[in-house]
Amino acid sequence: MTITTAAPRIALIAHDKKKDDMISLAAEYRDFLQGCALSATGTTGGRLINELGLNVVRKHSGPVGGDLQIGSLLVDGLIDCVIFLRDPMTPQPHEPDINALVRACDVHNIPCATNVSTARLVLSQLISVHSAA
Ligand SMILES: O=C(CO)COP(=O)(O)O
Repeated sequence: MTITTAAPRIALIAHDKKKDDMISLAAEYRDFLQGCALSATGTTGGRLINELGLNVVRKHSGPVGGDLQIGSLLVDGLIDCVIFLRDPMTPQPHEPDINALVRACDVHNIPCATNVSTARLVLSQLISVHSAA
């Protein structure tokens, strides 16, 4: 992954059954995330703002196009990292949008963490790069 010393631009997205995991993860990394430029899909973003006081640019909710909006930012080079806690056990009505976002990450070589373990590795790496800068 390409990492610059500018504040990382991170997109945070979680499906409903993964939202509590996202809140716990973001709470764990809150000090670092406060210094990042955060965007999120609608409901995920609302919880990050209300429960953790993070400054988040909220897009639409995933099922009505939020994943596509995040994908558009990414394609324009405005996202450095995506943390997308997908629910692999529940069919989603907007599966094509989800696939499009993950595909866009691969097309543009943007790190995309789809589970908490990977998200921790990515965030830890970002922290070590930015604390050394
Ligand atoms: O559906 C989502 C991602 O595909 C997430 O959307 P919300 O954050 O609005 O629930």
